[in-house]
Amino acid sequence: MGLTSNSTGLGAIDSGLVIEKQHPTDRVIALAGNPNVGKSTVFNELTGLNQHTGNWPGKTVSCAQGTHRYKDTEYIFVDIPGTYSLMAHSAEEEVARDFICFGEPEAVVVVCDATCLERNLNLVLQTIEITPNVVVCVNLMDEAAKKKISIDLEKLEKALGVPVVGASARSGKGLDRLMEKTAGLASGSFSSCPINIRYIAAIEEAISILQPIVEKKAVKNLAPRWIALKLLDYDPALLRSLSDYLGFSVLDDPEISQGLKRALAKLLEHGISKEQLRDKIVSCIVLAAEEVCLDAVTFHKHDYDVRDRKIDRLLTSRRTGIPIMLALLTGIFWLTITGANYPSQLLSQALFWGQDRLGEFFVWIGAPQWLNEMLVLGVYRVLAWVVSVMLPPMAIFFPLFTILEDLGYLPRVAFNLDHFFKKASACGKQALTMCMGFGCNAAGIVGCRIIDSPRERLIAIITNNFVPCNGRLPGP
Ligand SMILES: Nc1nc2c(ncn2[C@@H]2O[C@H](COP(=O)(O)OP(=O)(O)OP(=O)(O)O)[C@@H](O)[C@H]2O)c(=O)[nH]1
Ligand SMILES: [Mg+2]
Repeated sequence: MGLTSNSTGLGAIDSGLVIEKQHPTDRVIALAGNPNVGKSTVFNELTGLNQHTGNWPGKTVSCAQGTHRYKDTEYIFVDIPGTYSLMAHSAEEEVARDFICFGEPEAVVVVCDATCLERNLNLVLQTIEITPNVVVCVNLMDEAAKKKISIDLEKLEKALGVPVVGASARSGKGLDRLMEKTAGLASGSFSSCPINIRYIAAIEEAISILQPIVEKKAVKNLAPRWIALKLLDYDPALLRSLSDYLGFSVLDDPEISQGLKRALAKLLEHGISKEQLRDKIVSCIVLAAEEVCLDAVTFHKHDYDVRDRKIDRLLTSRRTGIPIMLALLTGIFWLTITGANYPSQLLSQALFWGQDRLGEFFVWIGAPQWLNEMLVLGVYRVLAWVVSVMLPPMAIFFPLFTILEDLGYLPRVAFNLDHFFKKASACGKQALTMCMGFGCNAAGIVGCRIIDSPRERLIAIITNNFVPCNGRLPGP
């Protein structure tokens, strides 16, 4: 949860995503996927950049781009925020969806978690509906092997109709093959033939009314079937983006709006109201993902996640979750405060010894009194104080916090505290940023970007100021 150049300074400003190709042959590749599946890890491995990675969902909150050269062609990879579906609910999901739909990437790599492929396939199937240029990267194959889950990548590829590559991004395994498939698809040297999700008869009938009308319009690279489905689904934000992209207001087009009326009437004839439609669409996608996985994924150990579930219950149940959380956090604070005292003392002794020597040096060279006071008693002394007071607690707190992050404990803290934070009209994720605030207020405030709702984010930004950062903790 550290600060990166993208999450601070000018990089923190979301000014829309502009991909600048240096050369017309450059190819833009979007890296999509559910949260916490290793998108940024793949991105970092391929581009050599340093996007923040960690074991909790929602780290990447704005798009980052980097390049990878493969066979004389430059590939611009865009690391987009994790999203469970393209039916956007949060700002991050909207960013991800808009880039996949309207960013015109030459290919979309959908990174999936091999240990819960079925859930991840929902996004794959939704992406396939928009563009056939999809490569599925089944990441965390090492974790799947540990859990005795085997995935038949060939069967998966056949079932989905798009290239599928297995990978363990953290060790760089499978990324060469991922590049090979992505490059092939992006350059058009081979094309895919993705499966068509079959919806229930009523929805299919409604789509068949709208699709021919949409096909007649200039819809650029978008699949008319997908546009027809989205018109039926009526997501105002998406339709706004769609209209902007196409250059005409889709709902104001007389032919489309008439067709839409007829299609919605057809749905009503079958007893499907506008409100029920989305549930029906989602259940068809879930069913399709289930069918694909039934054939391709084998669980050799059916109780593969029993231990994880037990630990999870222990860490999040009412009776044990909160006491364990309090004990862990108190332990960390105790270690930080007490442990920092000794190095703090040593540092301040060393630095103030340096101050005396520096003062003597100024006297020896005959520097005027005001210069001595300004540089030695002013600049050096303040720096020495800040370093000796702040550095040791930070050097203890942040590594401990990172261990909790990598163990996947931080989302559990947010879950445990969500109920209490909700009572104060705030959000449980704020707990994580507050904890960071104990290390450094600036980090605690910048970290508020992970909070979806603007109101809750503002509450977190204002109230995190009152967290006593380690500079304000009792010194040695
Ligand atoms: N064991 C294992 N861990 C991995 C692998 N790839 C990524 N990880 C770990 O998975 C965690 C999540 O990785 P990220 O790259 O941050 O995931 P992300 O998809 O960018 O996450 P968000 O930005 O939050 O959506 C990190 O702790 C990674 O070290 C892998 O192949 N094997
Ligand atoms: Mg990320």
